[in-house]
Amino acid sequence: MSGSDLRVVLVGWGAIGQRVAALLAERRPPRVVLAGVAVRDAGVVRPGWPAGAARVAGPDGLAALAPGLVVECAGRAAVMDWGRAALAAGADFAPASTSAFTDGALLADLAARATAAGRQVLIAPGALGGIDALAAAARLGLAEVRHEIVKPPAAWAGTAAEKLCDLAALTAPLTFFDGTAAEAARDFPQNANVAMITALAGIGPARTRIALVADPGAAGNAHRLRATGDFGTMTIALENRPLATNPKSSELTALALVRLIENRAAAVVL
Ligand SMILES: NC(=O)C1=CN([C@@H]2O[C@H](COP(=O)(O)OP(=O)(O)OC[C@H]3O[C@@H](n4cnc5c(N)ncnc54)[C@H](OP(=O)(O)O)[C@@H]3O)[C@@H](O)[C@H]2O)C=CC1
Ligand SMILES: O=C([O-])CC(=O)C(=O)O
Repeated sequence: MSGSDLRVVLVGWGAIGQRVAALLAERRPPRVVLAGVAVRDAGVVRPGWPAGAARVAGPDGLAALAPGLVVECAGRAAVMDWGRAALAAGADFAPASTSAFTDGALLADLAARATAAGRQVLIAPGALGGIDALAAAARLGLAEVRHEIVKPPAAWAGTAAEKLCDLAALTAPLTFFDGTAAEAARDFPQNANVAMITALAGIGPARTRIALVADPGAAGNAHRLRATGDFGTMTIALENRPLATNPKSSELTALALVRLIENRAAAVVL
């Protein structure tokens, strides 16, 4: 370990946190050190705990680890406190639970703190692709952005979808929600964080249209993005494999975070 190493702290040891840690252990990217993982119950024995990583019990314990990057993969409720603590500790902050930004004041608050600290809030593309193209196209002006999220009924279990349809009785794809990104991210915090990423990269939460679909024939989590504007037209289609331990979350989300972490320490960024 050297003074120029990127010291990373993960917040959350669930499906994404464990996958990110496993991929980092496998890939051993140069200059990246997993310094700690924040869990709510530090007393629980956790198989697969990364060698050398400290258990962080709460945001107050963050600064002692001298982090350079704090990656949140815990849940919407964790974003404010951990974001503030990360920036106060002199780290960049990368939240996965971007549905937290349906509260526009929260993003503004973190942005102001980042500016004051000379750090950054880094939003990875998550389960999505094409965000680089969408964000670039937005600089010229976008007319329309539509994002369809298609998941098997099991991935919508335990969410507000249960109030809108009978998931167990579906025999064909059903669009149970069609609305704005602001509404989708507000009402589906476990499944529609990407709606806010699309919105922030493109034409904002009020103008971005989101469709949520339960499809009994779906093998994984599909994202279909279509945007039109002065740049031309974009159509992105992803068929994501879900994470083994959480069918709501796509493998690509963990991979996008690993890419973000590695890029912060890399000589060449792709
Ligand atoms: N940006 C994107 O594209 C995507 C974002 N996500 C989001 O990423 C987040 C993580 O997803 P995933 O790993 O699949 O979810 P999981 O439910 O599998 O894991 C979340 C973990 O975070 C822990 N946790 C919750 N709150 C805290 C806290 N305050 N401090 C420390 N740990 C905490 C939970 O532990 P316990 O409850 O046991 O204490 C749990 O182990 C979710 O908000 C999810 O919606 C998911 C997919 C795509
Ligand atoms: O992982 C996915 O496919 C998308 C997801 O859950 C989210 O955005 O919350």
